[in-house]
Amino acid sequence: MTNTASSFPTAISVAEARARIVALAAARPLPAERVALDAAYGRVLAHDVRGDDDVPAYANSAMDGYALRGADLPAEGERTFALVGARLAGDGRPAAVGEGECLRITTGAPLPAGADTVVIKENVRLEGAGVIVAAGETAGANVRPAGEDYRAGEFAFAAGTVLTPARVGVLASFGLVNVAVARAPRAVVLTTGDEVVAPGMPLEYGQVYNSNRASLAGLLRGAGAQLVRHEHVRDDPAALEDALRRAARDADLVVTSGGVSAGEADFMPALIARVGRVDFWKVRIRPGMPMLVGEIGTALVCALPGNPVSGMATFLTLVTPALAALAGRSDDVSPWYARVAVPIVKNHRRAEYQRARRESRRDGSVWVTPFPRQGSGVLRSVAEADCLIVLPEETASLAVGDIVEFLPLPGQ
Ligand SMILES: Nc1nc2c(c(=O)[nH]1)N[C@H]1C(S)=C(S)[C@@H](COP(=O)(O)OP(=O)(O)OC[C@H]3O[C@@H](n4cnc5c(N)ncnc54)[C@H](O)[C@@H]3O)O[C@H]1N2
Ligand code: MOO
Repeated sequence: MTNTASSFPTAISVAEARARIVALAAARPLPAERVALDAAYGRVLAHDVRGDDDVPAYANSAMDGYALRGADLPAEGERTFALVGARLAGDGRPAAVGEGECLRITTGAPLPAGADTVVIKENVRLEGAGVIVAAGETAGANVRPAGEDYRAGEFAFAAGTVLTPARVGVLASFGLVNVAVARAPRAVVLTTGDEVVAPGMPLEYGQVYNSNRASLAGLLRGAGAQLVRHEHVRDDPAALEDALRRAARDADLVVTSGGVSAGEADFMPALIARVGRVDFWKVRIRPGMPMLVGEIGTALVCALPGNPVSGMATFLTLVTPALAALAGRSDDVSPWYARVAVPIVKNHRRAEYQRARRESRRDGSVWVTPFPRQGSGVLRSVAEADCLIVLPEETASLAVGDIVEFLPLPGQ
């Protein structure tokens, strides 16, 4: 459906909204910057990464024991090897073993020339300068070949990969001290509403504490964005317009909360249309139907509904993919599925994201139970949930055991 008066689509499907917001984000890719590895966790690789050299760079022992030639191991009975030296990890001086010889070695030390096998120290008997090995050992055992982890020049990670602790560890194992990542998306949050007051202030009758500021800050951080600033703006068109213009100058993404619906003080749609461009307004989603997406200058603007649950649900379903696209992040978007543990009835034609808890049973099946109170002001429903179950537009009811898609909540 298109709003002819202002020529932007309205009441669009979640899939269309996601495609539109991702396209807007992907059209404004963030520049790369180099960061030290310690600052790289959670960041998004700007380039493909390959290691220059083998990791490990040399064949080494996987255990504390004796390095020898596998061909010398006894097929039956015992054999005594002549101990020709010792090598600790870090000792790179030349060393070799010949036929019938062995060298004491610790975990991580380079294998001496000639050796291809390590017998662990628990499995040998020492007699004078002799090391006695019984039959039953395996040639080639307990050795980590050069390049076992990564071969020289081997592809490691693609641009768009999120750097987890293990991936940062791999970069360090390549000897890198810094890495090129996408600049973290800069976000400004504007909460609105004359009834909304900051925690710490006295609460008058008719007022509510600002919970959206806290929830949105956490969601932004969890999605890899940097919160540049938060402002609370009163329901005054001039103040809102000024705040929107300033936010758009300082941010890649402006997230607003409230004032986007049909009330007399819901100024956001007209203001965004005036200072920028509205890409769409209203999505066939519950909660969060009045969400609006647009652009002001170079910034992407997501105007979220003020209801705390609606703001969080639209953030998770639509803003999170936009942040991923801004950073060029290649997320694994394969859906998760579970069975519903209780019957569900849906009496509207929007897609619904119900707050739920999941439980995995011994038979390997996963079950989800929606929170009993799904009101868009019941923040507790998100606080106590660990996933959102996705009820598509066309779904009217589900019986116990029916399969639904679900979205795990981040940071659990
Ligand atoms: N006649 C209609 N009324 C409403 C419609 C509609 O289509 N026609 N849509 C409803 C839906 S759905 C939603 S969702 C809300 C969204 O309204 P707004 O985005 O304009 O949000 P506000 O009216 O400003 O606030 C809604 C609600 O949330 C509380 N709020 C706002 N900001 C905060 C904050 N920072 N922290 C905590 N709570 C906040 C606010 O006090 C209101 O209770 O509109 C429906 N109405
Ligand atoms: O869509 Mo509103 O978010 O139902 O409360």
